[in-house]
Amino acid sequence: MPKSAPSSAPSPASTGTLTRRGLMFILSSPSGAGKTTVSRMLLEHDPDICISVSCTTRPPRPGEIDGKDYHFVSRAEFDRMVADEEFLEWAEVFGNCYGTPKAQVKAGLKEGQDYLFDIDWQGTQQLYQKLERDVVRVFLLPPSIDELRRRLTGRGTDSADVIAGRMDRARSEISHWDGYDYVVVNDDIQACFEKVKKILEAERLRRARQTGLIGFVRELMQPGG
Ligand SMILES: Nc1nc2c(ncn2[C@@H]2O[C@H](COP(=O)(O)OP(=O)(O)O)[C@@H](O)[C@H]2O)c(=O)[nH]1
Ligand SMILES: Nc1ncnc2c1ncn2[C@@H]1O[C@H](COP(=O)(O)OP(=O)(O)O)[C@@H](O)[C@H]1O
Repeated sequence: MPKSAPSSAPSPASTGTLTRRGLMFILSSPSGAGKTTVSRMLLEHDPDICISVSCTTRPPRPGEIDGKDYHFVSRAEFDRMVADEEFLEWAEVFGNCYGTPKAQVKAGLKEGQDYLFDIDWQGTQQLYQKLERDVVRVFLLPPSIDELRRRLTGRGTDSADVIAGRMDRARSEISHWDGYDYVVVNDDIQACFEKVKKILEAERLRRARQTGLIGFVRELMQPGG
């Protein structure tokens, strides 16, 4: 029988103490493989993670909301933010600029807030170089190149030219899969989501993140407690 905690030791959950720093959960994939879909499912089902809303110079797609899907900014405003070092990372993708605003994420992590990032491999590398211990990198693969093309076409948000560009780029994006900690094939969306959710749950329990538990564990180990 495992020893139960001494009744005098308050559990971290019961005291509401912060048990760990927040983590940075990165989802990347070639365009059309499903990272926006999986991100939305995670945000819907997990109240403890929120999305880092990126800035972009790309125009909004139908249905996208400024401030929710992206902060849509002009190129001049983006350049100013780069010059003023307001981004944690930024990159050019498909001829548009994308960047992760710094302020909110840095403050939130300290308070134990987990963040989800839908960013590309360039941004992932930059975040890993800066904040390695907080970062979890997940890469989604499509089940096949044909299915990727079907999804991009079926989404109905891009012209044939743009789709052709995204397909061209998909191969080079896939080549960066070895820069990630986890790789999940998005065949069945529900199965893919369950796997991603399990990765997040396991990463939250990493001992190295749970620095706030040190006091609690010491108390549990006290002789005669
Ligand atoms: N580095 C970086 N990449 C981003 C950021 N926001 C979005 N992206 C990536 O930019 C690429 C294009 O995004 P988008 O235009 O929304 O099209 P999508 O590929 O269909 O999701 C995707 O690979 C996104 O993950 C960001 O803040 N930084
Ligand atoms: N497992 C899946 N099976 C079938 N269609 C999918 C699956 N995952 C995503 N899709 C669809 O494929 C299209 C592209 O997905 P999306 O999440 O926008 O990709 P990304 O954000 O990686 O560009 C969307 O129309 C989405 O509904």
